[in-house]
Amino acid sequence: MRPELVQPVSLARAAASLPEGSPAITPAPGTAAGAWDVEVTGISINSAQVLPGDLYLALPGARHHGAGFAAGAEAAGAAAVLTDAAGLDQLPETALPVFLTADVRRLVGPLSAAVFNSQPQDGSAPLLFGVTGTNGKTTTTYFITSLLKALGRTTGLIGTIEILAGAEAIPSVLTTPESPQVHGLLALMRERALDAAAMEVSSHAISYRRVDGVVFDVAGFTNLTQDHLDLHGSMEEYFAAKAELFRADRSRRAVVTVDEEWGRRMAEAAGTRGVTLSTSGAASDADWQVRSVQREGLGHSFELHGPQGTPLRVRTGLPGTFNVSNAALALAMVLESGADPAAVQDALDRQDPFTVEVPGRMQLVCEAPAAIVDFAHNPDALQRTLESVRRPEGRVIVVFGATGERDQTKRPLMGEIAARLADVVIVTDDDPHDEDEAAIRADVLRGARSAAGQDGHGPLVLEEAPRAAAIYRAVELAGPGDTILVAGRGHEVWQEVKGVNHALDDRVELRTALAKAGFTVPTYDGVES
Ligand SMILES: CC(=O)N[C@H]1[C@@H](OP(=O)(O)OP(=O)(O)OC[C@H]2O[C@@H](n3ccc(=O)[nH]c3=O)[C@H](O)[C@@H]2O)O[C@H](CO)[C@@H](O)[C@@H]1O[C@H](C)C(=O)N[C@@H](C)C(=O)N[C@H](CCC(=O)O)C(=O)O
Ligand SMILES: Nc1ncnc2c1ncn2[C@@H]1O[C@H](COP(=O)(O)OP(=O)(O)OP(=O)(O)O)[C@@H](O)[C@H]1O
Repeated sequence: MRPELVQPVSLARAAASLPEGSPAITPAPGTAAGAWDVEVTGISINSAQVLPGDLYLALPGARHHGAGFAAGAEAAGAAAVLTDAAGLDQLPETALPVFLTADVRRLVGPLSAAVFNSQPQDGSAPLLFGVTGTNGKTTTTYFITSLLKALGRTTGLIGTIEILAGAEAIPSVLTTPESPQVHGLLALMRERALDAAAMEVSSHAISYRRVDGVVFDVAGFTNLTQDHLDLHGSMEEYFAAKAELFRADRSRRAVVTVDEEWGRRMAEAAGTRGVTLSTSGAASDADWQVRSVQREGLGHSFELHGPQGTPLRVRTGLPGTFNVSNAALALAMVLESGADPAAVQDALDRQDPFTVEVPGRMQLVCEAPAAIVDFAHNPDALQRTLESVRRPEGRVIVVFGATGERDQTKRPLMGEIAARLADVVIVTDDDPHDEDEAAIRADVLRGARSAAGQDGHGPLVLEEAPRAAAIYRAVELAGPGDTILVAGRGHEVWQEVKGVNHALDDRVELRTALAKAGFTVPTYDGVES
């Protein structure tokens, strides 16, 4: 998505606005100095997404060098190319002006900010909230926008499920889009005069510099647990990537959840003005404290104590105590942005902003049996979700798998957690990508069977594929007092197997299986089928 009012900018002007210390840009041999006057109206790092007038930034990648796609960019109407020395070697003959720099990726964000004029300092940019952490980013951003709407503000959203620029919804491909899209969206939201926007910031985004040149008014940290070690190599590196968001030049204020050690370290590492949030009573010196948590229906009620004086009384409608943490973080971030506590309390009382449905996050598909679709796809999320769905009576049946070509070390861990916390474990497929499905299942089953065998009378551990069959199997085994948790894919509607996308929506499969088995299933509109 791009801003609608395109203002051409000369490359010379865009280059002059780069922050101090940025790598220099020079015309490539054969490009005349007069080419600095070329006017660009957009930025693209992907030849397939180039629009006429774009500056095409040809980046080195893990598989290709973008310079190899410059002919496509030229055919699509690119105005100029910026690449590095390695790119110049691969660049096909071109009539476009070509510029060189030592590190193209470092310039994507700042050039996008300059060309799209995404966050001018004249007060017209929406207030920007950024949320990072292993789990809870999507839910917290939904909670932030829901609360802001209850306060009468217009909002935008950038995240895993969808992108909202006001009323318009755009399907999302990445959790955090590429830098030109991020800046383009922020500019569009500014043009539409939105009051505020909430954005998920993945660690991939920080490592790949997708949020360079973005300034967050309030950045929030949820938690850090094992995931993405395929990219970061170690938890220390993963932590270091997340910590970048809390640099003073990126975020004006921070709210850091300090329930665990990584959070406490994050609060210490944060270079920006920060406050801390304790949601579990673990840190009694935190600035914001969650107290008096009570189960209320499917959700919870709690109090948020903080520097504002009178504690806020809060309700969450989504199951899971972790949603208390997400709601508390959303609240503290909105209050730290300057919202009036009395108006916030009034919005909480009148509108119940934390009962908003977050697609595929603890989404209740049926009440008897309790059938829930959730996005837990790493060990911590699976553990917390399984702990949350346990009731005094009834068995817990869990269906899940693991993604191919991603962090393999988490597979047996997830198997082990499921075997410890569920009564029936059905191991199936997630997105295998190019990996062998049976081998992925075997990694998960190894963990599940070793934990199940430990005390001799562990859970029933089953292997069932494809995924729809596993969901049917769970329903077959369930009684009305049981709980079925289908974890790992949440809102996703495609399963990628060896480069081919197959339609698959866990919520639809689960509803269909339950209805066929004779259970009463409300449809999405609340009508019973
Ligand atoms: C692992 C990873 O993140 N890879 C990112 C990386 O890709 P790469 O180095 O392999 O790039 P490449 O394919 O070699 O291509 C090199 C360059 O040529 C360009 N190109 C390539 C092909 C073409 O036809 N035309 C073209 O211009 C590419 O845009 C790229 O700039 O650099 C590319 C842009 O420069 C990113 O688009 C790409 O993200 C891909 C799309 C991706 O799937 N990333 C996922 C893992 C991701 O970022 N996920 C996180 C959330 C994770 C989570 O929490 O679960 C997210 O924020 O979504
Ligand atoms: N605060 C939390 N702590 C631990 N687990 C959580 C928390 N919030 C949500 N979860 C679990 O993690 C899953 C993903 O939640 P959510 O989508 O909000 O996080 P995310 O950080 O956006 O994840 P992703 O980047 O993978 O989309 C949920 O479905 C739930 O199982």
